[in-house]
Amino acid sequence: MIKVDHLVGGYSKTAIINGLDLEIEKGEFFALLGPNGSGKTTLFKLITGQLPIQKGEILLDGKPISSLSKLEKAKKVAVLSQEVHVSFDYTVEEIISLGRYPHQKGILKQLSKKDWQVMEDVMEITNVSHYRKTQFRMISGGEKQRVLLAKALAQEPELLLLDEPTNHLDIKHTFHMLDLLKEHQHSRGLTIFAILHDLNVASLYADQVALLHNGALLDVGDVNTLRKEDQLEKVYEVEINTQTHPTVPKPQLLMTPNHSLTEELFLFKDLFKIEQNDQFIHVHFNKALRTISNGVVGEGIQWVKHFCNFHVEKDYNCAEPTKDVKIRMEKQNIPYEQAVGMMTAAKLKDMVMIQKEIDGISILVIVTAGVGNAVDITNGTKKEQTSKVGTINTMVFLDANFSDGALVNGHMSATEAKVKALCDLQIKDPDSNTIATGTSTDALLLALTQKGKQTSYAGSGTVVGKAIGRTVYEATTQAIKKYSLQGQL
Ligand SMILES: Nc1ncnc2c1ncn2[C@@H]1O[C@H](COP(=O)(O)OP(=O)(O)OP(=O)(O)O)[C@@H](O)[C@H]1O
Repeated sequence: MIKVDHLVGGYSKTAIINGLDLEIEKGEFFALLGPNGSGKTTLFKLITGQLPIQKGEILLDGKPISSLSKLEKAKKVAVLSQEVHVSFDYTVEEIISLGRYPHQKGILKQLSKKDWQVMEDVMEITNVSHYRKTQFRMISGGEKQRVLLAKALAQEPELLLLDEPTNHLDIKHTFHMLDLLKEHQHSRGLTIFAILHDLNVASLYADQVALLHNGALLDVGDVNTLRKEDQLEKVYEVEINTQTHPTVPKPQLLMTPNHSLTEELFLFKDLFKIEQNDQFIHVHFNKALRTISNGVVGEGIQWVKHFCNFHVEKDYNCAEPTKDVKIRMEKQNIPYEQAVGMMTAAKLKDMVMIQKEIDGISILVIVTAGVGNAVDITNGTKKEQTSKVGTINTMVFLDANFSDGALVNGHMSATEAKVKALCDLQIKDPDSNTIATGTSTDALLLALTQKGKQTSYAGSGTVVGKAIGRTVYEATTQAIKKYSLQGQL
């Protein structure tokens, strides 16, 4: 649809864009990204014709854009730019009607039935109908933005050029506007070229992104281009981490502020308090720990301060465990949004806690064990059984700094140690009479202070992996023995 060929242009004799090549396919959502002053608006103005091309050319459907008449261009291209000059006396409806101008016929240029229909439609979808008779100057910045989008859509363009279209919009209207554009892209084959500042929004909506730096395109590609952290850090001069959106397969970027890079000094043993009674174990840290867990509350990778294990009766109905644990936390004034919560039918007085220093690493492990519901995971005959409570709950706290990969490694190391303990104690799956590998409802959390140098591995081949393995093995063994001593095995 658009081809930019060796484009040179800028202000007077200064070329801001210097020999830029770019191609945008029909029906594509193309996002132009780049830091302040990189030349995004300059490139935009060269495409819209607001700035003269010094060298090279811009082709629209194969024809030089500069050779098209104003009317020919207006039938194909609509522009939503930052600089809006609107006469103050126009109403919203009048502004939108200007979008129909390229389609009006005759000298009198009156609005036809079709023009009114299109205007009604765009007012409806941009949600501006209710202030159609209001003067444009009387509405808010975000509302103005929506009215200008309505005007652009009223033009029924093939190509929409947008300079920071979501600038004045709140989150709801940002997503509403971009969803609307996406819908037009899909249903009408609209081609979209948008300057966007928010990299995360660009990732969610664009098909192609281009990174402009000092007037040159550093990279063009699909949104996975945003996974190149080094490139983004170089361009934006901010520490950036790429994560994946939890439900959409797109990258999302997290920026690290400078102030959080200074490390606090503290001793691991002074960081936490433990409350234990028949009803719950509550480990309360005074700083949040980077935690991986499968707790019924706080699952996944989180930063949390509260780690809880609640006692439930053997005949506990497991229909709504998350809700139940949250209620229990609320009763104890534990903020569930900063907590991991587990539950067990095992007696909490039989909890085993081991705190040690192994090869310079401080580790705290807390285990509660009940193995009446032991399962050999390799036994294929047993039916699915996730609703019984007979559980080994393991909490591992470490004064170390793990990458996300090391968190997964550490989780594996702790699991391997638990399985070894079950094996050495000859705990069997009653169904198959083979060695059990766990129970059907085991929970495990691994929580890190993130102090010191980051480590990327915590498997059985590492010092820290072995520290996890040995301590979890010892604690699990003791906890199962306590459980067995009560004749509960
Ligand atoms: N009217 C102008 N006359 C001369 N130089 C200009 C003019 N407008 C912008 N520039 C210069 O052109 C360069 C690129 O500016 P441009 O506005 O294209 O950047 P941008 O990427 O859109 O930045 P921002 O994200 O801040 O909007 C800057 O160095 C700027 O100082």
